[in-house]
Amino acid sequence: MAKSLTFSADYDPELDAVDEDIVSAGPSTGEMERAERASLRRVAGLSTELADITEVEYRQLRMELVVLVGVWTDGDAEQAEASLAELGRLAETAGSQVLEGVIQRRERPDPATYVGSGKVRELRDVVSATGADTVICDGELSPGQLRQLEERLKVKVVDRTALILDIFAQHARSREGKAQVELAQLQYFLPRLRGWGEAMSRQAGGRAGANGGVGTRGPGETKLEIDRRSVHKRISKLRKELAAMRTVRSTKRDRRAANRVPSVAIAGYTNAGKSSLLNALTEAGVLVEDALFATLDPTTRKAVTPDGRGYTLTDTVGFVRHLPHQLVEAFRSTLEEVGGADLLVHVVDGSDAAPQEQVTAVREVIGEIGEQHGDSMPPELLVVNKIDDIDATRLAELRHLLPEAQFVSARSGAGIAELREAVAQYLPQPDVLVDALVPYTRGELMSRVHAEGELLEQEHTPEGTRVRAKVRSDLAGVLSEFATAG
Ligand SMILES: Nc1nc2c(ncn2[C@@H]2O[C@H](COP(=O)(O)OP(=O)(O)OP(=O)(O)O)[C@@H](O)[C@H]2O)c(=O)[nH]1
Ligand SMILES: [Mg+2]
Repeated sequence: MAKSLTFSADYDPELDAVDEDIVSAGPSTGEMERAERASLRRVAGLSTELADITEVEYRQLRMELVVLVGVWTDGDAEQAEASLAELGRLAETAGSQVLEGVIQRRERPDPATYVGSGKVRELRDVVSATGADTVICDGELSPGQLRQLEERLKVKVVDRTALILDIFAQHARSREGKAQVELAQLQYFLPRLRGWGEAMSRQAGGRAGANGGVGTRGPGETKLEIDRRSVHKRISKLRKELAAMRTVRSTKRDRRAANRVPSVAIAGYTNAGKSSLLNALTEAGVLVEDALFATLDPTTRKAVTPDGRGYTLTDTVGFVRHLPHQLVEAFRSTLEEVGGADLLVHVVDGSDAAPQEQVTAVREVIGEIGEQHGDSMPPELLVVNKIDDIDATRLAELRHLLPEAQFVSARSGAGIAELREAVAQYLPQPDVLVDALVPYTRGELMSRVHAEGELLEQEHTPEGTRVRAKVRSDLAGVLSEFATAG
């Protein structure tokens, strides 16, 4: 204050700048107040929870009438149609009703409007004819493309990334899962953040924008900065929380590793039957649904090999072509389950038209995690599921295409016994022969021998349990204290 008084008589560029700001921000005090009230209300909502922003932009996808549009740049028409069909399934999973799907053949998406400008007009006709309220594009669009398309089509435009984020938001159950999805949504949302004034003028069909001018734009932009800052703050808070949760998760995994309970991770394309397979192998009762991304939180269950050794089996989130990179990043800790496992069971839907493409898409994501993960990834056991749903010719074809795979049906149980054997082959074998007299006070050691080792002989004596078994070296070390001569 003292400073501004002292210098007020002289020229001060800083003060000049302040003056100019005030002038340009408020042509009329009434306008200012109204905009300020609006912006204040919104900030209040923001400070408690960002739900209002994410709700506006993402969560309203549900129960909408949508038209799908894809730009087909390479590959054949069949692949382009399959990709659009998958987009349709994703849209339905998100709760939308698909009215129509259109594809344009183009060298590359139009930088301004995704589809070519001629097509935008056609698309506009399709939208009015069907009465759709949303258009979903089969790709990730730039903020500019989304805005331009929206302006021309006069309906909401959503891209594949936002759609997948929306599904994840609807399905995440655990605290960690929810935090990961929110982080991914905010990262996606940040560069697409628009001013409140602009959003209002959009809603008013351009009328407010036309006469709003400087008065609405100024405060709108201030609001935009506040929004940005809040989003940044929320992002760093989520990052911290997730880092803490990740530590807990890795501690748990370390504990499992210390106990040397072998672990198997089930990964694969969404809807391939991962949860069904987990159920078939363990009778776990995990949610199975004919919907994409039914499982978002990893579920771990105990399983046993045919020769009685225990291991853990973890169901993971499904993969999809063009998994938004924000999600690959955000779901790293979940996907790390895969990196830490002794074996990766990679499930493929054998009834899919092109299972090899699913295999490639999944391996791409796994490769990405592997790079980040640093150390070596576990071996992969490929499993083709749903063989009850294909005919003998197709089965023979697939056996030829994927000779390394196990062929099963989680539904009918075909091939499950063989799969159990195959999994057991990959798990560390108990190979140290021990003879020990375990006191009755150390019952937990006997439980471990039963669970992890291969029991050869057991006899209850007054001093304790005499046991002869094959175990892995870590347990043999613990048992050496009670070793008997032979
Ligand atoms: N015909 C047939 N259908 C199967 C088989 N296994 C699973 N399904 C069906 O496939 C659909 C998806 O099964 P899930 O086990 O939920 O698949 P998932 O891979 O866990 O899916 P997400 O968690 O959504 O990624 C369900 O409708 C199952 O009933 C099978 O062996 N044969
Ligand atoms: Mg599942």
